[in-house]
Amino acid sequence: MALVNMVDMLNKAKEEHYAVAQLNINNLEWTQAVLEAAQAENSPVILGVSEGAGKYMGGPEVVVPMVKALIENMEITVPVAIHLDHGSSFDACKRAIDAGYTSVMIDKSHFPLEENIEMTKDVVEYAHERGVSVEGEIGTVGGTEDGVTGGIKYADPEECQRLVTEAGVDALAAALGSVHGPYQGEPVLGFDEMKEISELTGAPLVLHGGSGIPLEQVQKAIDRGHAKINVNTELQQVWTAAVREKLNNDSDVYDPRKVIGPGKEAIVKTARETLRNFGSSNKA
Ligand SMILES: O=C(O)C[C@@H](O)[C@H](O)C(=O)COP(=O)(O)O
Ligand SMILES: [Zn+2]
Repeated sequence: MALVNMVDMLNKAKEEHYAVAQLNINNLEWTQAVLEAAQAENSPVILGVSEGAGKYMGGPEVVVPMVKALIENMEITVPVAIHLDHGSSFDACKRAIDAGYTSVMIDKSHFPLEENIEMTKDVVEYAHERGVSVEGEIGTVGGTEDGVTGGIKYADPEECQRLVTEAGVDALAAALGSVHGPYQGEPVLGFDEMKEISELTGAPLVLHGGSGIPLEQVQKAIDRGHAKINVNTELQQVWTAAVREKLNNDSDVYDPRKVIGPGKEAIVKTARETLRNFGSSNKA
């Protein structure tokens, strides 16, 4: 199947009360693993690419043909979107869109609202003319994203409504207590605010910091309007644990394919569990 944007995926998910997983990719094998998991679960999937990960893979101009060729050679038939995660500028979004990403996030959440709306609107205009979907953000997700660390700031419902109506985003990341990276103790999420923001804006909500949230809380977040949940850390953790175990247990191994092979298998297993937990299996 050809690449798609997030609009139909997220609207269907919201209507049918499940979430599409954004699983972040870091290299070729990671991408193969995520695509294999989505196909095996017959689930739509969003390949999240941060600016840092995109640069690591050689730039958006490398990422897009790699994904397209894998979709063809692996005979992937489920809907797949390539999404720029936490795009920091119009230029970064434009470069991703021009290279063929089907979706972008413009993250100007740390700017005053008026500036966030203006800058997000510019990206929406450019993206929508090209059939690309856009995610915006209000509030601050705690922890570290692409190397930058900050504290939690809850999204204000009125600000969320203004970003959706005035900038015209297709999906809204409203920060409500989630954290990038591992949680210290149980997550404390603003479930009442989620419901309020979902009803006020009508937009599919996006939950950043999806790693380590207990299943019961994931389901409550989906019930309260989340149609997309981002997961990165959990996949990195299982990949690293599997590769470390391989190296610890096999001192003779030197073929890189054998060194990192168990990492790929671990991603497939965890990604499949994640898709099942989010309720998107058999929703392709
Ligand atoms: O860490 C990144 O570069 C991507 C994340 O910001 C992603 O958007 C996300 O929210 C995943 O959170 P995590 O599962 O806590 O890593
Ligand atoms: Zn994020």
